[in-house]
Amino acid sequence: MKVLVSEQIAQKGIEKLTQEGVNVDVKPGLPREELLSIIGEYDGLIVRSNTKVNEELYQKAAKLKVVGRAGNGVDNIEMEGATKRGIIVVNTPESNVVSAAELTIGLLFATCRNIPQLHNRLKERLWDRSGLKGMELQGKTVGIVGLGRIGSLVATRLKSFGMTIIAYDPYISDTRFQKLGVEKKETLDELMSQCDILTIHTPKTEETYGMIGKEQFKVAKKGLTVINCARAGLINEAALMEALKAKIVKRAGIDVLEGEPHATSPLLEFDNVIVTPHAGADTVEAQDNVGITVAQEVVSALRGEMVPNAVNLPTLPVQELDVIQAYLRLGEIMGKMYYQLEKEAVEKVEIIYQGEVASLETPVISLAILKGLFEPVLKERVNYVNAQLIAKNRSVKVTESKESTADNYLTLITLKVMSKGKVFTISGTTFAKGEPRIVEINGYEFDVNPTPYMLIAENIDKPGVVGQMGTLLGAGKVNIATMQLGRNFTDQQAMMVLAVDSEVSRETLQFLSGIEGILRVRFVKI
Ligand SMILES: NC(=O)C1=CN([C@@H]2O[C@H](COP(=O)(O)OP(=O)(O)OC[C@H]3O[C@@H](n4cnc5c(N)ncnc54)[C@H](O)[C@@H]3O)[C@@H](O)[C@H]2O)C=CC1
Ligand SMILES: O=C(O)C(=O)COP(=O)(O)O
Repeated sequence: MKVLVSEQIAQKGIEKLTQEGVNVDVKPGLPREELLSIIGEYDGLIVRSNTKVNEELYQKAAKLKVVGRAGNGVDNIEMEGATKRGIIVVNTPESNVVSAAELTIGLLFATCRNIPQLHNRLKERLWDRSGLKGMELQGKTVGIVGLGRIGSLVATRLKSFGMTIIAYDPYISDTRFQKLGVEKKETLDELMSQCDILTIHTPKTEETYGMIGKEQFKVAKKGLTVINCARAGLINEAALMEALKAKIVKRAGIDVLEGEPHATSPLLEFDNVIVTPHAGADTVEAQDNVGITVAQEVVSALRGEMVPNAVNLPTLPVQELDVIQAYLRLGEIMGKMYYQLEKEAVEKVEIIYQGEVASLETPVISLAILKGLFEPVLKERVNYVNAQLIAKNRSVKVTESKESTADNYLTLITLKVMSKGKVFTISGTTFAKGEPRIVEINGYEFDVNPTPYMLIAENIDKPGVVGQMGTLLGAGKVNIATMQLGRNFTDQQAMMVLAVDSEVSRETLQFLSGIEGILRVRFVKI
């Protein structure tokens, strides 16, 4: 496993990667051309906010399997290009939020009390407070746009300063607002017209980019303080400068600049604007957290394991990870069986979750099933990230349903694969310690512990067939580990599932197919 770290991350993160056997190259500040010329050698790439991970890079990154964002915002990573190539994108959304919230509050104090300006005067050996009277926070109203992780940390902290907190976030429930003791504003204009301090904490998306512009400053209270510790461009920089000149905005604290990284922003011309170079996550604690977390995630992704913070996968609560792993394994095995047993193109896939499994994050189990389903025909080109897209591109309709109970089982997954005029079914459950069990194939009932090599045969239910199977496998030097029979009394047919210790040659398979009473025999590899 070879990983390139293209920006500075904590040493603890690098150590973690090395301990896990990863071959790491740390090259912060690598010129773009050089990055593009070497990225083809790497399985993983770890970035912060400066590296643009886009189509240009993906086209040169033939081996890339994972992009780790050592931080929160992923707006520098093009998701579509990653997803269609099956590249998993992971980030560390929780690891630096306290630092970002604390810098927001730091900028608020610094701007409201002119701390950097006063400090600069003293550095010039001037004892002079004139013209730099500050503003108290107590009794003021702060307007938060985006009441997510960082927005809510800012809200709870500012409450202790005796401030009124209002927020605009149409995607947050009323209950959450009440829990945080924050007054909900239905429109951005309403918030703009009521707050003394504006702080924004949304992600950068098509919807939020430029959401605070000329029109919003028109309805703002005169003398507004503006803080942006989220992303450049959420507050239009040109509109902000106009509002500063028109004295609508009295002061601003900005951590993120259009076109960063650069030290030439026109905002630097304003004495009442404090600018920091995207330092929100730059604390020892946040960087250690971020570095270690991203290293763990990248290693897991490279090993093909499920990663809780995968951005281009369904979200997976960390507490469900252990339980769900067993179902992922089961789902993948069930999916893998289809193309090894049937040769008909899939048209529709129906997945039914019953009992305990129905209460879990099932979309990710469905991905495991789809991954398994397509793997025998697409090999390593299919993974959790692109499995759904592959189904869509092959016009395979996928439906999922849930029932809270299952007949005879505590938990059960049933996969129905519809092809032209045919329905293939397979059901599985998990036992204690998460062991997978196949309990049904095409109506035949079993209790099979799936093993790497299996033979699955359909036969006429009559004496002698099983014995001949054993004899011919023995002659082919294939050892049988276990054997199970599922019987269908209505049409006198049966299905045999044999776990064998080694691969079965084509020749042996042909002999097995020739046994009188054998209708069909297939070798299945898990
Ligand atoms: N300056 C720095 O170094 C750092 C900056 N950040 C940035 O801080 C921002 C916030 O991060 P988190 O709190 O972790 O994100 P989050 O995803 O937890 O919260 C974002 C909130 O914005 C809301 N939102 C989305 N669209 C909206 C809209 N149109 N109007 C109003 N609200 C909207 C969402 O509902 C959500 O509640 C992100 O842009 C992130 O990249 C994060 C860490 C460090
Ligand atoms: O985590 C984030 O979203 C940040 O903005 C931090 O960016 P950085 O990793 O410090 O370049």
